[in-house]
Amino acid sequence: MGHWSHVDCNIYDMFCVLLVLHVVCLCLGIAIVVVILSMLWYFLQGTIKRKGTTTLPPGSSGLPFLGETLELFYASKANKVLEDFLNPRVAKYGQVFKTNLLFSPAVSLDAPEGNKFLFSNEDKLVQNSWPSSMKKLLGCGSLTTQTGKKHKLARHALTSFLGPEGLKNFMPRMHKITKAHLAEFWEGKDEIMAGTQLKRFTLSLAIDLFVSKTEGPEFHSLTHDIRTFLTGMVQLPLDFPGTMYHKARLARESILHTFDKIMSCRHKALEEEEEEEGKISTHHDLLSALMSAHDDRGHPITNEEIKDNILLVLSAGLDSTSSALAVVLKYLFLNPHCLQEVIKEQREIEVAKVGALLSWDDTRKMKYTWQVIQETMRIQPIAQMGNRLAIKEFEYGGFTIPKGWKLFWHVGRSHMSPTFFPNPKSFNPSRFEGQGPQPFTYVPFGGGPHMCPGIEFARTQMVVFLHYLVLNYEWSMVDPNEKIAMDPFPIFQNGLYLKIHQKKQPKIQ
Ligand code: HEM
Repeated sequence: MGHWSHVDCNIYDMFCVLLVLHVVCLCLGIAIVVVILSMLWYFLQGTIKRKGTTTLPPGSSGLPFLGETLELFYASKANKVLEDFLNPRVAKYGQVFKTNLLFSPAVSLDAPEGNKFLFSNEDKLVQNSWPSSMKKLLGCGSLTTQTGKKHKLARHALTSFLGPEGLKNFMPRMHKITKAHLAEFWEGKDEIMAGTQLKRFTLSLAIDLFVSKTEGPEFHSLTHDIRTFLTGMVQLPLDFPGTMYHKARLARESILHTFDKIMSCRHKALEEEEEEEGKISTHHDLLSALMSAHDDRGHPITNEEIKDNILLVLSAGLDSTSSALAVVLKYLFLNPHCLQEVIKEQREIEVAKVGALLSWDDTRKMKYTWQVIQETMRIQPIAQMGNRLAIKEFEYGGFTIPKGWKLFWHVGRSHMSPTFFPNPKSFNPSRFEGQGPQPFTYVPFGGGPHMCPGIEFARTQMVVFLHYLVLNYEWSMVDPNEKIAMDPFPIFQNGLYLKIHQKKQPKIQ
């Protein structure tokens, strides 16, 4: 027995050694092939001479495949894109420079000229472009992954809901949700984690206004799935069980399933309403706006497109707005004279409306409050950057931009320039008075056909929230030096703890 088991053992050992050798050889082989391919790719990138080529912009392609993605990633995480990524390269290569980001050769454009160029050449020279990992999450039916006519139709339907005309109908619901949020999560508290609470606020408002859910199993599964989705959206696109990206993909399926259930009930309800002639629809929300949208030949938007677009606005509109609000609270706390101006403006509006609900027109009178928000987004851009794809070769700034290259624009690129914003480090909301900044120097919401369709929605939501907040509460930051990281929107590293104190007078209706 002992003898045979010894022989077995030897054979087994040899088998293991051979297996390990095989695996090592295989890995080495793969590594060598990868290195050779990378070198070839890198070489081609830097030296390719195309027919009649003039000059590529100066710059570095960085590491094979990864390019300078990691440098940008770390600078972005640390909220230092300008200081750590852009400025050193601009100093070395000039305003327009070549780089390599997200596995693609790319050019970083100057501002404001580059912004103007990109925003005015959509579908002519450039197109909005998303990596395939992001498309998998957002879906092919979402307008941001579409181009041309399809993009226009869905965008028109969205803006009819998110723009002034649509929003006017939703003011009462916006008040209700805002006041209910403050009553539940701020009232009677000494200290709160504002970052988390503001996310909760924008999420519940969106689920109500987009699909009319304020409670129940569908509301709860949506709130849970949307958070998982948003977290996974900004992770490395590693798609296997356990990764955040994979969880986001599953969350997408679950969200679409919930939308399906809501839509089938909505179809039934709409049919019943149609039968009862003259009855006004009880479902004023984004879902019904999209379900009743048609193109110029009378074709409706498909169910897939409706679901993908609602998911898109949820992904684009929640953390961006809550994050902007959090940073506004910081700057108001650090600039008490601005806070006093905001309070004065809000009191005047409150007195003038004598107990009635804020109207859309009232929100447009909140000019100084809006300037505070604008100045906040100048000093601390909310969305950091965007990119477009060159759909043909063209010249820009004396350089050749090859077809297939990406073009990056950075929101904050001109925000700290003393040429466009004198004394750029000082927090001065009044700089937005009158004409405001020069065109294309201030682009927190992007520009051109892909410009953020949620501006009015974000603005209204923020000023309504600030109205109730500044009239009812005082706050101070537990750590006024708390750092901000980007993920992908600004987040306070410890969640922005605020000490809050409820004012005795006046009590807002
Ligand atoms: C402070 C808040 C917000 C900021 C700073 C912001 C910023 C931006 C930026 C920079 C873009 C890219 C524009 C471009 O590529 O030219 C964008 C796109 C978009 N945003 Fe916003 N956004 C905010 C809030 C919202 C809200 C509240 C919604 C919806 C409810 C929304 C929906 C969208 C959509 C759907 C797109 C894609 C548009 C397209 O591709 O055509 N955003 N946003």
